[in-house]
Amino acid sequence: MSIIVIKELTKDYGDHKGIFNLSFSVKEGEVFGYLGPNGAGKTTTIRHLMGFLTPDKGTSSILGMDCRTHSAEIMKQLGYLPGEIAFFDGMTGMEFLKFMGEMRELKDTTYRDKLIEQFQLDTSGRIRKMSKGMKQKLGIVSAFMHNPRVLILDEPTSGLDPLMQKTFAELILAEKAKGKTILMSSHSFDEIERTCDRVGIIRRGDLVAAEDIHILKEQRRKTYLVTFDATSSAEEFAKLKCFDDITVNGQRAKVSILGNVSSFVHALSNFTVLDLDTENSSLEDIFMQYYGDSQETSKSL
Ligand SMILES: Nc1ncnc2c1ncn2[C@@H]1O[C@H](COP(=O)(O)OP(=O)(O)OP(=O)(O)O)[C@@H](O)[C@H]1O
Repeated sequence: MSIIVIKELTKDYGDHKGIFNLSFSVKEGEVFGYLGPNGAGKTTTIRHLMGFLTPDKGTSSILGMDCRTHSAEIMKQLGYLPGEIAFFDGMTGMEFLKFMGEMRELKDTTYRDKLIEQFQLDTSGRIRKMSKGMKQKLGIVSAFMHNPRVLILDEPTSGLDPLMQKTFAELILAEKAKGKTILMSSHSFDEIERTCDRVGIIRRGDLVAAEDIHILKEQRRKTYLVTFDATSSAEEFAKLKCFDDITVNGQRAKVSILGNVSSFVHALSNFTVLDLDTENSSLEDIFMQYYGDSQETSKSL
């Protein structure tokens, strides 16, 4: 059963800005990563789902209800983390959570308190004095504390340090295990690959892909920077056929592999390796790798 459904959604801001004929859906219990570079249209899509914007064309619905006309009913079952958090600056963190809890008629605060502890959030200070990361943690607690069935999270890890990013990933996996349906946007493939089942890639307002994460991972090219003990070792290694591409520069080799790395790792074990590093593909690399620069590859689900 599809919980979030977007059909031919269009918001044209002019000058090729906005979103164009977007169609995709998120099934019950699925974690959907909504990936795209700055200005791609992620927030615009999410703002339609929240009922904040009227589309030029198309529709969006959550739990079978139209996002524009039924936003009040949808909100009762929704947790939302905005990209830019505008809180009531004069309140303390706890006053804000209590205020939001009252709006949602939250009686049992056990889960709220567990989240506060999990994210090591000090709720006693005034929001205006909080750092970006602290505000983000407050936003996360507020989005999840009432145990909503559906979560929409706009760049949830922005401002979080690596430890808190890990805590956040654990939270998503725990919520997924409870059967929650989650859509979250991000700039970074690496960030969402641990938690998402499926990924939609948006570029210049067009959905260029919506794929199972395992398929994307298998197709993804990985680059390894290997330092051998000698130039001769690097040259000898380059003669093997356990990679797609290699560039040798003295003792160093840049090795590119598509998919399974096991034969590369196996071959490497016969050499003396002084250093091994990985180079992550940028989002743009991933786009180019999968789809080139063609817009004809666009497809919808
Ligand atoms: N109200 C508006 N009027 C005109 N242009 C807008 C408006 N809102 C957004 N845009 C433009 O639409 C495009 C998509 O913006 P959007 O905020 O949806 O991107 P995004 O993918 O969320 O980017 P980011 O990762 O930077 O948050 C951008 O070029 C943006 O400048």
